[in-house]
Amino acid sequence: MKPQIKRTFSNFFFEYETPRQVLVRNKRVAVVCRIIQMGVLAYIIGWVFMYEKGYQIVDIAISSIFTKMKGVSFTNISEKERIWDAADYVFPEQGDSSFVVMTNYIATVGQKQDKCPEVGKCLSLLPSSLLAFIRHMTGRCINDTSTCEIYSWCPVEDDRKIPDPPVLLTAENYTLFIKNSITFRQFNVVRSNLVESVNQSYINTCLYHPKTDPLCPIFRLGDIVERSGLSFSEIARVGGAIGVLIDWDCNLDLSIRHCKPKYEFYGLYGTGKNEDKEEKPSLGYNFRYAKYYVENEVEKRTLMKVFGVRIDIIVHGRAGKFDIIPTLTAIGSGVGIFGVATVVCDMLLLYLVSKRDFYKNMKFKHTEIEEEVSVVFK
Ligand SMILES: Nc1ncnc2c1ncn2[C@@H]1O[C@H](COP(=O)(O)OP(=O)(O)OP(=O)(O)O)[C@@H](O)[C@H]1O
Repeated sequence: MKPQIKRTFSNFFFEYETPRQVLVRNKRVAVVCRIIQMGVLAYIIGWVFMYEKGYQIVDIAISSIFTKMKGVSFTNISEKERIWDAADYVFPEQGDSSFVVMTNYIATVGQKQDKCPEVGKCLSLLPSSLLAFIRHMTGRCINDTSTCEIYSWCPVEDDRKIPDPPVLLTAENYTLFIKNSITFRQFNVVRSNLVESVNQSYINTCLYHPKTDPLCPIFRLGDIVERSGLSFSEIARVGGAIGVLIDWDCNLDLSIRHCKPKYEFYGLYGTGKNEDKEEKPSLGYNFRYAKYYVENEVEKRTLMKVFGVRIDIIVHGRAGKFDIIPTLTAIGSGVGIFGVATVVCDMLLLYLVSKRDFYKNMKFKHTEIEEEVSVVFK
């Protein structure tokens, strides 16, 4: 091996370089540097580690929800008394995470397929292309009602006046039971909203309250609507939608008992307590359904236009647990941010303080350009 190459190899393996540091005794620059360093340290410890828990890996929950409504209402319409229970007023009845509780309705009883006058606005004023899809006209006009005759389920529903107060205003006192189970696959953890303190006797007597009973899974319908910021009497009359959020934010470095749900309520669609209801183009929420039967060999139906509270239950589940990889990544990025203090203080030292030329001379070691050039061309 040539001596030149040998020397290069031995320099590479047996010599260690370290940057030369300059110790500057300048109070202003030192104070600025320490303040920045303390700010960065506070950010790393306070925000990255304590608040954001940058030392944890995170998993998102998979969840399942089951709901059950309870409560009865009594109505007496045109001398006809009737009791309504959950099987009558919940749609669909399976206990889904999204369902409607009927609070008001317009019933059109004994409809059969026939010819009869249309109700309300004369639809023949609509463009004929649209009309064909809405009503099947017979071509006759009925003078008594000043409307066209149509082939339809007769008598035609008259929904021009929505019952006020709502027929099932007592729906306010219905109770909703929510059962929610979540799993964090990555950590092999399964949790239910019926946590350790929620036992059978507690469920039988409790009612959710954010302060006194935050873990009770039984909610009063009126409370849900009021907590979402909507007005129950108005939402019961024309219908509306409420979002119930079950929020799980679990720190699995602590005991699993601390992994508890938090319930939040949001008015998604409906009229607020102080809102002007006349300004909205499509008020509330409603849908139609029919109950069919046969009478004297004629198929008949009762058509219901249902107004109700639609409840959508949404689950947000997040769990974090210590892991070495995110911890090292957070520390590494923190150390990198420390470099900001050096950059700022160097700029202060070399460009802003009065003795900047002196510090520049101390910091940089100059070489003579002529000398370098002559060495290179020798
Ligand atoms: N909407 C509700 N309001 C108040 N309590 C409820 C409600 N739904 C269920 N519960 C009560 O919660 C407990 C658990 O309900 P779950 O449906 O699991 O059991 P269940 O015995 O089938 O209920 P049910 O009383 O309907 O027969 C029962 O004691 C039940 O009475």
